[in-house]
This record gives sequence, C-alpha cells and structure tokens, in this order.
Amino acid sequence: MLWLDLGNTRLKYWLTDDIGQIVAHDAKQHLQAPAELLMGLTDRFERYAPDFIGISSVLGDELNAKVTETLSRLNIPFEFVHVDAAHPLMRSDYNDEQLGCDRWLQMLGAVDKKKRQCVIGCGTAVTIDLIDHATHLGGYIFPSIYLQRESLFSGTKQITISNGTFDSVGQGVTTQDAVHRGILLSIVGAINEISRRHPNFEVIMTGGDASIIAQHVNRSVRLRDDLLLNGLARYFDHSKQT
Ligand SMILES: Nc1ncnc2c1ncn2[C@@H]1O[C@H](COP(=O)(O)OP(=O)(O)O)[C@@H](O)[C@H]1O
Ligand SMILES: CC(C)(COP(=O)(O)O)[C@@H](O)C(=O)NCCC(=O)O
Ligand SMILES: [K+]
Repeated sequence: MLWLDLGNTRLKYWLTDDIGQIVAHDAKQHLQAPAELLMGLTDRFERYAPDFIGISSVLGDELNAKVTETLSRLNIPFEFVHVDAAHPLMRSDYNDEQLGCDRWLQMLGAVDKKKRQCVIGCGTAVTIDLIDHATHLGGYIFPSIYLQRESLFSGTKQITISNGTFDSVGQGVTTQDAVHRGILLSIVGAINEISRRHPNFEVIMTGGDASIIAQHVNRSVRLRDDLLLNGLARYFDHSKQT
C-alpha cells in the first residue's frame, strides 16, 4: 500500500508491505505545487507497484483535482479520505464538513475508547483536539511558530526577523529572542493551560514541529510520528470491511 499525506507545507508518503511495516518513507516541501511534485515521483511509485493509494489532503478542491489528474496516469486505484463525524471508531461533535482530514486521521490513529486523550498536530497549523472515550469534543487551531514569525515580519516595520531558532520560553532581551520566545510561549502556554483544564487527558503530539514544542510542555507527552499513517490504515481497513 502507498499512503499519501498532503499537508499545507509538505507532501509525505509511506510505502507499507503486507503486514503494515514501512518499507519506504519520505517528506518533501511541495511549495503549493503538489501535483508537480507527484509527477516527479511517479517513476518511483510505479516501481513500488502498490495495489492501492490512500490519500489525506488538506489542500482544497483545486489542488486535489490536479493531484487526481496526476495519479490517474498511474493505473493504481486511489482514494481520498472523507471525514465522517459518525465513524464507528470515533464520533465527533465537530462540523465534519469543516474538520481537516489530517486532524481527523491523526485522532483516528490515536483514539482509544478506554482513554481521555489530547491530540496535538504540529504542522503548518498547530491543532489541539480533545477526545473523551472515543468522542471528539472539539479543539483549537493556532498558526505554527513559522507562520507566527512571518506574520510579525510582514505586519511590522521594525521586526525584520526571518530566521533563528525556537529553543526557549524565557523572556528575551533582544528582538530576535523576544520574537522566538514569545511565539514558542504562545503555543506551549496554550498547551499547558489546556492540559491544566483537562488533567486526566493523555497528551499526544505529532507533526514536523512536535519535538521542538514538546520539550517545553510541563506534562509528560507521548510523541508519535505514526498517527496519521495509523489513521489512514484504520480508515481504509474499516472501509474495506463495510
Ligand atoms: N518557514 C519555515 N522555516 C523552516 N521550517 C519550516 C518553515 N515552515 C515550515 N517549516 C517546517 O515544515 C514542517 C511542516 O510540518 P508538517 O507536519 O509536515 O506540516 P504539514 O502537514 O502542514 O505540511 C515543520 O517541521 C516545519 O518545521
Ligand atoms: C487546521 C489545518 C490547517 C492543519 O493543517 P496542516 O497544518 O496539517 O497543514 C487543516 O487541518 C485544515 O485546513 N483544517 C480545516 C479547518 C478545520 O479543521 O476546522
Ligand atoms: K499535519
């Protein structure tokens, strides 16, 4: 099987064998041209010869149509995931016409009906979602640390910071530090507050920036980079059975 995740910044893919083990994996920035990036990967995908391609995309109808066109040339069956608030593995109070498919799949990949869980996705946006015994209660969406820095850069005259590292939440005494530390604190502080309000929820983090953020959270956090893939596998496994 081949699994594709089209996020707002990166295209990720995983090739798995018959027993679900990952045999190939990559993540590439698509620069808002995922179909063109896929075109460059078609030789590789043909060599992999998967029997099916399962796709998570948050890129919207226009880009999804281009992706569909590119994948159609491969002669391998493929299918996009559609969010279902009444899915047997997890029901959701969220508006399922709006809920991002990657958010939903990450939750589907983590959900455990015996637990209370807080699933945090750290991609182009940071999403924080609460699940109570397999019911999704709702959540929050924040701009990522990089989007926050870009908005300060473009919305102010004297902040000209466009690089640097996010490595502390202590107060800064230079613009560079104040920007990076303030932004990181905005997300870490939100996570700490949400976990204070929901003390008995297990905190699970995933996505490109999870490790940068998790270091500063004052609770034990499970880092899981397999959530979306696990969600894709659960979703298609379920749709096969029904
Ligand atoms: N301006 C930037 N500078 C450096 N890295 C960036 C920038 N914007 C995004 N990234 C990186 O891109 C990655 C996106 O994470 P990912 O989980 O793949 O998100 P998505 O699913 O939204 O594409 C993050 O690891 C982040 O560090
Ligand atoms: C919140 C998101 C932008 C996160 O996307 P990502 O950071 O993974 O690229 C995406 O899940 C999305 O576009 N969601 C639609 C809005 C919603 O979930 O309510
Ligand atoms: K993501």
